[in-house]
Amino acid sequence: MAAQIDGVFEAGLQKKIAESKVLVVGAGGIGCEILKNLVLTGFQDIEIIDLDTIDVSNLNRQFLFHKEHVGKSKANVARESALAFNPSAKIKAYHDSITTNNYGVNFFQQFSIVLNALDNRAARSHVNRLCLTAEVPLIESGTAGYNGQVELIKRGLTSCYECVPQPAQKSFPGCTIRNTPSEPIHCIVWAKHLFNQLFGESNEDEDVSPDTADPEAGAEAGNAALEKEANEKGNVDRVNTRAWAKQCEYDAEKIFNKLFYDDINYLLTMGNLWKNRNPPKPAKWDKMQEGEEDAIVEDSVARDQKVLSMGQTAKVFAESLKALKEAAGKLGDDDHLVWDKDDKDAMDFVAACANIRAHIFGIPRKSRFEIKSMAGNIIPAIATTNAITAGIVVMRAFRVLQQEYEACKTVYVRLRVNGRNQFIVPETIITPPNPKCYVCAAKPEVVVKVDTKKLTVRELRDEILIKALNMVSPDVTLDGTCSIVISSEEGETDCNNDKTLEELKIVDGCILKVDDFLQNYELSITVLHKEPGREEAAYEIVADPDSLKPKENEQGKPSEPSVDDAQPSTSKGVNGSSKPTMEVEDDDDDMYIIEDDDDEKPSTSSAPAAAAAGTPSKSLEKRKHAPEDDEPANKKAKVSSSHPVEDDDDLVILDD
Ligand SMILES: Nc1ncnc2c1ncn2[C@@H]1O[C@H](COP(=O)(O)OP(=O)(O)OP(=O)(O)O)[C@@H](O)[C@H]1O
Ligand SMILES: [Zn+2]
Repeated sequence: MAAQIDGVFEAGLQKKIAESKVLVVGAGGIGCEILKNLVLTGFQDIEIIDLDTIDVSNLNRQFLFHKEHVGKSKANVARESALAFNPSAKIKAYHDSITTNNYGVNFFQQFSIVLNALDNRAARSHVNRLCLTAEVPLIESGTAGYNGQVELIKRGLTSCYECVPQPAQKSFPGCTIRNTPSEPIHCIVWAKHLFNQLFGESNEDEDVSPDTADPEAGAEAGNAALEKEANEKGNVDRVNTRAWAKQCEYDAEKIFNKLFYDDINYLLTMGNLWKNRNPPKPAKWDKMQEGEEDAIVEDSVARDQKVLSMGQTAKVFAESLKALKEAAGKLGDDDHLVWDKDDKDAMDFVAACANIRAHIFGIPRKSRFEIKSMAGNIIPAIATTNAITAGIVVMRAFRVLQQEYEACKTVYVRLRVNGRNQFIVPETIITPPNPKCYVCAAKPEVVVKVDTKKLTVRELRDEILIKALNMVSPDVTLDGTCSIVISSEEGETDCNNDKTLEELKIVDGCILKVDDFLQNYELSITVLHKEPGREEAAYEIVADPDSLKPKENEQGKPSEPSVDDAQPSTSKGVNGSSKPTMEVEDDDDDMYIIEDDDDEKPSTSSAPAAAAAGTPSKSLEKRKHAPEDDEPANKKAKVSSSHPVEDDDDLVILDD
């Protein structure tokens, strides 16, 4: 092994590598590469954890896995395969989630360094919080297609994974999804919700029926029929969708006509909605069959790429509905299906329903392949990017072991070389911690703007604390009282779940104290009452409460940082000068790195502005939909960086 051959590494490093203990979190695309690099460079004491089993689709890039391993634990197989490279290494594998209470601060404290190779924000945040508390350096990495990113997170020295609040993820207001879709993605989201209503975990926020509480529908929505049928949340109850579907034995014609004819006619009665929009055209099952000669294209690859005719789509709808009914029928009464883009029937169902709805609303229909990408937030994984990124991770680990933290600047792997001929681009400075960070600041706090009359305690826990703020098991008390709003002890506060915040006297200005014992994380939340408009998300999280305070003395302050006092490249003003807000809909998407489009710009290293243009702008956060490379620059969420890149080399040398 490299580290055992004298002269490959300097003596000090060679010893440190051999004596260190490393944790790798995730044994997927990057994790496999990291593990191989670790054993080949002589790391002797390694632990690796992954909750998943090997899927056929992993084999093209997760080279520690082979066909015969499909269905087996990723962590265990990665361990076995890596040991073949270096049988003398000690590798311990855990087939488990890092977010369980088996892996607390004590567990993390055993390691010299932790290397993240994850694919979701919740787990990344969790490891971030534990490494901060355990004071263990963390190397965070991620790739999205040809882009990659590696950064060191070290308490007190660098920004943490959450120092820059996640950019607003694309979330869609319920009334757009339920009443007035205008883009294919609205129909796809609706179809995924429909899958859950019929077969998955039911969630009242995913109602697919017309929303009669839509503020834009105004009084007109209150016509006699609607008033009778809408419950206080504005949902048209009729019978619970799943109960009704079961009653009619998932009859394709009945379900089709209810969703695509009756409900659409219902929407048409809300005349206000259609004053400035093209009204939808209800579709009837029997009309779908008429004049339809094309058979389903049998070859699944060709079928995937094609936009099917409406007749074909209706057939796919009926077939997938039948298959899902059978699959659900095999489960126990309390069990449910889980939507999975790789499940043929689930994907067929969502693609068919999305396209039927798109057709009704005059929205372009999409191929199954396109819908799968959008529904599964898929950015293709590129083995080479993973390999390069994992190489950088381990080179950074060397630096950390030698405590050369200044050399651990964040690094970006890019699709094309920039004006400086760099395709691996380091930042010029270590990004310092954000003193207002809602995780690593001395006293973490956020403001949550929400309709306290509507938001329930369950929604506070599931949507805001768990989904948006990435907690695992929060306890919540109302400050200044002894009242426990949410307890992490099972069942202890269930009686609060369906109460609104207001009912529990949590109103404008109240402060909630949140404690996630598992993460050793305490957060203070100031609640501000606000009634969101039609196009607004149900809640808004303001990560820098100071940004809400009136600015008394703006005069004399520089409005823009000059290049000299430049802030690190962030989307949210680390100095608190901007207003970081977050809206989160879906957390299970890949990391996405926002690039500036400097490739097209000429680079003149003498001009500071041009130098800045050569800097990769970053967002470590993940996005629901990555912009295409050829998407106009102004459509990309752009984040600009204002400190210049190192310009002393053409091809970047990471470690000198
Ligand atoms: N909480 C967690 N605990 C442990 N491992 C996790 C956790 N969350 C995600 N992972 C693992 O992180 C790895 C990320 O790897 P990668 O991004 O290559 O994903 P993948 O599932 O292997 O591939 P793809 O998502 O592209 O199909 C996965 O193997 C996943 O199981
Ligand atoms: Zn932080």
